[in-house]
Amino acid sequence: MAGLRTLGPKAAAALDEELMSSGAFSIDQLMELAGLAVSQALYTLSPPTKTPNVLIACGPGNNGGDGLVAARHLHHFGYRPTMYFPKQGKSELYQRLRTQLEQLKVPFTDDFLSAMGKSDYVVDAIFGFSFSGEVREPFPAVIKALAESKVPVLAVDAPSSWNIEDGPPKEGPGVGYQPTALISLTAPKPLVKWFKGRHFVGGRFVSREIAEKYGFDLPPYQGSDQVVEIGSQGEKL
Ligand SMILES: NC(=O)C1=CN([C@@H]2O[C@H](COP(=O)(O)OP(=O)(O)OC[C@H]3O[C@@H](n4cnc5c(N)ncnc54)[C@H](O)[C@@H]3O)[C@@H](O)[C@H]2O)[C@@H](O)CC1
Ligand SMILES: [K+]
Repeated sequence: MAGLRTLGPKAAAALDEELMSSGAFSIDQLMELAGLAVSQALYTLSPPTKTPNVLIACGPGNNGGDGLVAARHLHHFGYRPTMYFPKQGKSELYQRLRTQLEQLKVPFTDDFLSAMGKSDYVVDAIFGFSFSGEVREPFPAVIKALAESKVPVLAVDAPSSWNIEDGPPKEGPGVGYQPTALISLTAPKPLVKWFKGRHFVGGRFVSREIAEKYGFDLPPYQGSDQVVEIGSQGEKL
């Protein structure tokens, strides 16, 4: 199969806006499906019998929200998630997602490095397609730990600190960061050209008409699956 076409950061933001205006979706709905896809990708990579302890690093935006949703599903799938969520965004949605996890007794930690040492898998839900510039506090040390990690990492939509168009950073804490796996949401972003690990696409909520309008491809989802594995660089099935 020819490579899936990619979706740049401006188009991805415009698509989100369209889905939530004329598309009549709420952000909660999109985030729920995105987070469910993240949890299914992790289950495909490694089930809870093999890697029960999952550390989920969440940033302040919707990428972090996907991580919060994924954590809830992972709990129900039989994993033991731990949350690192040091900078909660203002939207009350993040508080609701956090409360749902607290009610499931999912622990939140401020000490990413210690938690990483006790984890079998890490989910990087720090930054997605709205990341730009240099990584600001408190995330540089976390990104550096991800870059040096011996624990496998699943990145959500983008390896955090990578430029969405131009890929891996040439300086800063993310130098050398190459996660084990990536799940692109809705469509791969241009940075997948530099990604070498296992690559999934998820976020099964877009019509063929919308995909055509924005110039990307719907991946060949099978049955009721929320994710498709497409191999590295969006090149092959
Ligand atoms: N249509 C889709 O595919 C959907 C995408 N969703 C997710 O939403 C993400 C995009 O969410 P957002 O637009 O909220 O943005 P992000 O979550 O990508 O990041 C924005 C946040 O990171 C902060 N930030 C940006 N650059 C930074 C830097 N250099 N240092 C420190 N902090 C920085 C911003 O202040 C902001 O709080 C996607 O990547 C995807 O994960 C889903 O939640 C919903 C549906
Ligand atoms: K990410």
